[in-house]
Amino acid sequence: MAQVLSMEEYDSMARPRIQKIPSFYGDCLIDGVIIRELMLYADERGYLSEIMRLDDEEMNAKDIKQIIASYSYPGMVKGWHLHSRQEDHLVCVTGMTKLVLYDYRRESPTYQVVNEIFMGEKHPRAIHIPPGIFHGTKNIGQGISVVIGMPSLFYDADDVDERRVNPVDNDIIPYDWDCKME
Ligand SMILES: Cc1cn([C@H]2C[C@H](O)[C@@H](COP(=O)(O)OP(=O)(O)O[C@H]3O[C@@H](C)C(=O)[C@@H](O)[C@H]3O)O2)c(=O)[nH]c1=O
Repeated sequence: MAQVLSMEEYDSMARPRIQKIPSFYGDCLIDGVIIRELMLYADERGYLSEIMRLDDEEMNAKDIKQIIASYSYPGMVKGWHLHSRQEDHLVCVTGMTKLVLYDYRRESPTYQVVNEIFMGEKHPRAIHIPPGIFHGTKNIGQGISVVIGMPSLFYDADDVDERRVNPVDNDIIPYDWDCKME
């Protein structure tokens, strides 16, 4: 008969990671971040999702200035990006993406909190990211992923409101992009 662990041995083991509501990993949702679950309207021709409405006041969508499509190869990490003024709105429309956020605002109640948010075709959602929060994306699918970015500033190559930190080699953000398989 299989040996049943003692409760002391059982309790000494790590507990499973549990997603919070509205399904993300982290101690709490970073202050000011909004996760908008999107509907997929399916029929026999295919499916449709409304990814953003410019009258969405909670997402501050009226300030969106342009729309970009960011394509990533499987396994690729893009990040860490940090904006001082720009708000970002991100929706993964093709494939699946792990979006990781790190609150870098010293005055924030969630300073230094990390959030992992999984989004894409299998879990459509729009994410609002205030400035001051490091963000990066990883394509966790088997094909090209596409993330639609809707920033609140026009892109100005001569004055980009963005700073970057290497996603794997930095002494600022305590995060490992490798897959957590426990
Ligand atoms: C963001 C952006 C980039 N570019 C140019 C600059 C650069 O030569 C090339 C690649 O830019 P990036 O390295 O910034 O692209 P990428 O690394 O895919 O990052 C982008 O991903 C989305 C999801 C975001 O959140 C944005 O912050 C943006 O940085 O495209 C534009 O012409 N317009 C734009 O609006």
